Amino acid sequence: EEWDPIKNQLKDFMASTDGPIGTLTTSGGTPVSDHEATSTLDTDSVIDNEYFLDKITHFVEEKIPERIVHPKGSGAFGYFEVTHDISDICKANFLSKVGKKTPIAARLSTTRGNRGGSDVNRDTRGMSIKFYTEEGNLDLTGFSTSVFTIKDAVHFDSANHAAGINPATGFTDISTFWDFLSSLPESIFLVLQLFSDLGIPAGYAHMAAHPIHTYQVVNDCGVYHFVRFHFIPDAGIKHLTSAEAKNISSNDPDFMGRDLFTRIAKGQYPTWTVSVQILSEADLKKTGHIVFDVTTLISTRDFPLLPVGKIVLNENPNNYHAQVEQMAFCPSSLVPGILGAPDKLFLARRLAYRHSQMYRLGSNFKKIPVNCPFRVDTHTYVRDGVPPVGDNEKGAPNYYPNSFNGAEPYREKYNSKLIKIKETSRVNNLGQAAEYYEELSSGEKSRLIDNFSDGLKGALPMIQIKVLNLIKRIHRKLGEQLAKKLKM
Ligand code: HEM
Repeated sequence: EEWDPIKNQLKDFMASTDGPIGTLTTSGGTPVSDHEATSTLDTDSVIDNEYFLDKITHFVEEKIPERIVHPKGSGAFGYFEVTHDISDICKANFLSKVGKKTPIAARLSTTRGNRGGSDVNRDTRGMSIKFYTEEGNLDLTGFSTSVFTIKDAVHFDSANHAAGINPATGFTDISTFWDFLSSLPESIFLVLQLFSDLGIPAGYAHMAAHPIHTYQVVNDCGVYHFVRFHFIPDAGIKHLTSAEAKNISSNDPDFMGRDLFTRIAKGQYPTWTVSVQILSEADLKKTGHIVFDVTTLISTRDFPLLPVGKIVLNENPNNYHAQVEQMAFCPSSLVPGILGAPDKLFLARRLAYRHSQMYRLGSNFKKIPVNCPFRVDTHTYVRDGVPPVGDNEKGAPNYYPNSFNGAEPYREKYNSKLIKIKETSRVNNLGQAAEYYEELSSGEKSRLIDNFSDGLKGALPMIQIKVLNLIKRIHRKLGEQLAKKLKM
């Protein structure tokens, strides 16, 4: 029988040890005698048994809040290696020369549902990478679709409420999902991608991911460029059909995570090519600020994908809670040379992630080992708070400015700032949505129509009509075929 690294985890652990790993202790380190370790009918475990108190009071506090979105995910570690030099456009040190390797942490996730849900559903998926660079941590959070649903973060909570459970019944309400999306026509491009084949990858190793935002980068001479990153799986982009996914999901709702873990344990390391689309300031004058719209694509005909490096995942976590559940990606974790994105959605994300992580992990979440910028000596004026506090900067001054040799900012040659952008039109991706549909093969088109009508058939008729009207506006033929399929 083939070795199963997940089934055999404890057996493999046992094989790596010579016997019990040590004497049992309480969390306070006191050795536990065999008398305390056993409890009989007449043992008063509450009053005089620290072993019991330690375990039971900690146990009932084991659960921490799950992420408000992307609650179900799998993590892995590895490295990013530069394969092509783009130091002429971006001064970030981790990109400085071909062959340079930077350790990374990754989390791959579904977007909707709960921590215990299925990861084989039709859903957008996340792929987040934390680059532990020598200039601090850079976090890039990507999506399996090449565009996002909304461009105004004011809709973010509603978008997730509508896709979540009905507040009265507690059940998923398919009508609210479609009602909301069809109220925001710009979201339909993502919806088309979601109901096409790419809505269910055949495993994370076969999934492409896109950090979507157009990032502003700067070189050593203070010159700006604008880039969209893309992570393309070297194993090829592959998908499951709805029927295959339903079948797998009913047997193994952890299929995506299990596949990732197993591949890594067996040395079949998943890899992705990281590419960029690059725009100069002159290009921006021609394209206008539409290239910062997260609901639209930047044409690969005008701005082809240029390879930069490789992502390799070659190490599984050794503790899920410590290393995956506590991972925290912040779009605001950036490094010199990468300024972030100038659009307002990005600005909102800077705030939202940090707040979410403070809520679920505490104010010192960046001191949790998996989130620590471990390649940098950090010196901050941030102090105290809930654990972990680390060494809390020991005796260094806790205020700034000061006269006592506290940490000082470095001098930057150029004062790089995000450019100011302006929206020129409200809905501008409907043409791209239509083009996306046009370019699908006939097989892909018919599966999209099947998946779409499957997804829509449970909604209230008034909502179905609303969706169909929108789809007809985008692509008449697609709308008509959907209507036919739904017998409307
Ligand atoms: C381009 C658009 C976006 C992309 C690609 C994206 C992607 C992701 C991904 C991949 C995760 C999971 C991170 C992980 O694995 O831990 C995530 C989590 C999250 N996202 Fe987004 N997202 C986007 C927009 C937004 C917006 C507009 C908001 C709100 C203003 C938001 C709020 C959050 C929050 C609060 C979390 C949970 C963070 C945590 O607790 O660790 N996202 N997002």
